[in-house]
This record gives sequence, structure tokens and C-alpha cells, in this order.
Amino acid sequence: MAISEETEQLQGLAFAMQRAKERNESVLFSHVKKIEYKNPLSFYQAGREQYAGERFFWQDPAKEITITGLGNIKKLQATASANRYKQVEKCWLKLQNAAVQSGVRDVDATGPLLFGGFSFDYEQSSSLLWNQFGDNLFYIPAYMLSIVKGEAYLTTNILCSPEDQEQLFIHMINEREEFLVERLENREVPTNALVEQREIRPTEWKQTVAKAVDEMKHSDLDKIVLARELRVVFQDRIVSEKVLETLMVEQPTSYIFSFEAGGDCFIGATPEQLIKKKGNEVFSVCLAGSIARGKSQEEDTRLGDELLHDSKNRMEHQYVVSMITNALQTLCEKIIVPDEPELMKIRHIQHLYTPVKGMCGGDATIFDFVEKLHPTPAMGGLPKEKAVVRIREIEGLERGLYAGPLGWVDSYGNGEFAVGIRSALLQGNEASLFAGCGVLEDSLPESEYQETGIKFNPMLSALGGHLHD
Ligand SMILES: C=C(O[C@@H]1C=C(C(=O)O)C=C[C@H]1O)C(=O)O
Ligand SMILES: [Mg+2]
Repeated sequence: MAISEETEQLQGLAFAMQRAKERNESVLFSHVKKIEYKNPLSFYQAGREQYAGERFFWQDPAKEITITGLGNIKKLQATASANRYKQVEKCWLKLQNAAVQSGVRDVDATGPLLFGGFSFDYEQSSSLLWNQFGDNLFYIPAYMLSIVKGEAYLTTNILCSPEDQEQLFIHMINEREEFLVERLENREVPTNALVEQREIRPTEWKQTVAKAVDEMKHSDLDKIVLARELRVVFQDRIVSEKVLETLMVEQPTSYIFSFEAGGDCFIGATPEQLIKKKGNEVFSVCLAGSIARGKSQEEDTRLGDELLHDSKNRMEHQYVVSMITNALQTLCEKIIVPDEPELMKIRHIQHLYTPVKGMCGGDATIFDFVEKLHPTPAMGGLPKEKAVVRIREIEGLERGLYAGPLGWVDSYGNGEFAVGIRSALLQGNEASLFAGCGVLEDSLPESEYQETGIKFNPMLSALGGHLHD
């Protein structure tokens, strides 16, 4: 006779607790149950009070996987160093070695899952703006709703310590049901009035671009991505669920994410995948080269054609294609790279886009790919090391998680990271928005300034700020 789900779960938990006592160390227990479809934003919102500062949201452009995490049973944070990817991975693997799982198995993005992100530059001195996140931050949620290909799964994760008693966990098993109650009736949020919208040092930024252009003419630096910040202040605290909801409507073909730490929230709608790994298959995207959307169909097509044939933008794009191709080749047995870029048209902007696919050997992990790829010349520049150093020296920005890898990995080794662009850091009633652009020898500071202006629009629109033309 098949045992009931409840029994299986309690047996799994008892087993994990026994293992924790035997090993005298904490053991991760994870139970997955298939549930009726639930609205992921409602789940996210339901955890607002109890799990404030410990929530995340992730949705991929194809909407194959939507993950909402509440709570934090284990935080992983590596030292800010070149070794940070390996450090996080090592801790994650160690936890999994002893982990006990029960319930549904073999569904991507269910069960024990690590969510988080790395800053753009581990050598940038620690900043005040990003102090809630540090150089990198990952955590395993207590409760997680995964919508995978239209089916819903609820994961409960518990870290059993050798001293814990079973009773302690029974309430968790009951508590989680509360988060599943749809609370759509509370979702109406009054409009939050904009108090101030301010670009941070725009004139200096253009001067920095001009300086970089000059430097490129006299050095081996071929490309550098320079970013700037815009700050918006609202009357009341910014509600991240409201922002997510708008982003989902306005940017349906981007990754929608939010990542809370302490009182802050890193949120955005990025069109740029860094790496996706599913079994031995890997996917990445080269995205660089930009132009505005047209006001009419004709103008839009004309602008798209212009972008496809513009030598500066093609070069800007090609640097990314070459670097990603080389990086993937070191870890893959086979890769497929189209010869020509296509256009990616999103609400406020169009880009040159080349999707890349590969097959890797059995040993390569998603962290290996993140380490090899980050930062691509779409976020850093070329040569990579030099560009990162120069960004640190001249950009004058605290990038934090902006332009860094953000994503998840599950216990099956599958996962996905996007780069955290078209994003904002929410801090109470203020938000810092970031946008950058690829500067080449023939860049014009004014056009790069305009381009970054457009790149603020996805977040400005979602927050309720004034859009750039
Ligand atoms: C750096 C950003 O975007 C990147 C820069 C692009 C460009 O300069 O053409 C295009 C896409 C992104 O790879 C950003 O949005 O902040
Ligand atoms: Mg550009």
C-alpha cells in the first residue's frame, strides 16, 4: 500500500533529524508536494510581513519556470574574491551531500534550491549602498512555490540541527498552508507619488565616456561598459510586489526578478541570460548593440535595419559573441553559434541578439560557467581584466549586484543565471536605477548618454517615474 504524503514527509523528517544527531551537524530536509496552481505573486505577498527581507521572485521569459521563495533557512556568502563561485558551490554541495528529500522528485527548480547573486566586481571596495547584500549573497528559502511548465509545486526546506526536536517543525508544515491562501483582495496598492527624479552626475558621466574613447585610441582597450545611476524618491515605501506585477505586464519577454536582503530589494526585468544549464545542455545569449523603438511600425523597422547594419553596434556585439564563444568552448564539447545577430525588440529598446547553445561534459557545473563567463564584454569590456579595472577606477558608481550574475541552482545541478540589468535597488521610499552601455573607440558620449537614458525606462515605467524619450 502506498504511504500517504504526510507519512512520507514525517518519515523523511525523522530520518533527517536522526542523521543530524549521528553526524553532529545540520542536515537539510526538503519535501516537495504537487499542489493546485497558485498565483506566485500572491504567495510572494503572503510572506510580506513574516518574511520581509527574505523573499525572492524569478520568472524566465518563456515562463517555463517561476520561483517564489519565502524565508531563509541557510545563507551562503563567500568572501569577496576570485574564488567566490567555487566557495559558494562547495558549501552548496556539502549541504546536499547529507540532505534528505521526500515527496515529488526530478522536477527542475523544486526541492533544495539556492537563489542569489554575485556583485559585478568582487574587488570593488565594500559599499554602503549595497551593504545588505555584501559582495554576494545566496540563500535556501524555507518555503518555495515553483511553477514549472504550468504545474505548481510547494517545497518546504528545513535545516535540522542535532539538538532540534520534531515538534519544532510540525508548525512549519502547518504554517506553509497559510501562504497558499490567495490574497488578491489586498493587492490594490494606492498610487505612490513621485517626489524627485534625479540623474547622478550626468555631465561628469559624459566626460568619463569621452575620456574612455580617448584612452581606447591609445591603448589595447577595445571596449568598456560604463554605467550611471538615476535616483527616484517617492512619497511612500515602494512595494516590490506592485513593481513585479507591472514588470510582468510590461516586460513579458524579460526575466523578472526580485531579491530581498534586510530592508532592501534588488528588482528588475533583464533581457539578458548569462547561462542556463539543463542536464548537459547549456544556453547563453550575446546581447549588445542598441537602438530606440520607433513610434510607428515603419520607423521601428527602419531603426532595426539601421542597428543591424551599423558598424559600431555590430563591433560592440561581435566582441561579446567572440568572448562567449571562447568561454563556452573551454567547457563544452560542442557549441552552436549563429553567424548573424537577430533583433531583440522589447518595450523600450531593440538590441542585437545572438543565442548560443552548447553541450557540456558531465563535470562542468553552472558555477563553472558563471565563473568563465562573468563579466562578458556586454557588462565589462575587452580585454576583460583591464576593462574591469578601468570601470572600477573611472566609473564612479557602486555597481553592487547591478550587471552581476543573479539566479538559482537546484539539487539536480540545473539552474539559470541572468545578468542584473534594467534593474533598481529599492530602499524604503527611494530607488537607485542603473544603466550602462558599451563604449568603443567611435562612441559619441551624447548618444551613449541617450542610450542609457532609454535603458532606465523599464524600471522608471514600473516604478512610476518620468520616462526618457
Ligand atoms: C549594460 C546594460 O546593457 C547592456 C549594454 C548594451 C549596449 O550597450 O548596447 C546592450 C545590452 C546589454 O548587454 C544595461 O542595460 O545597463
Ligand atoms: Mg550600446
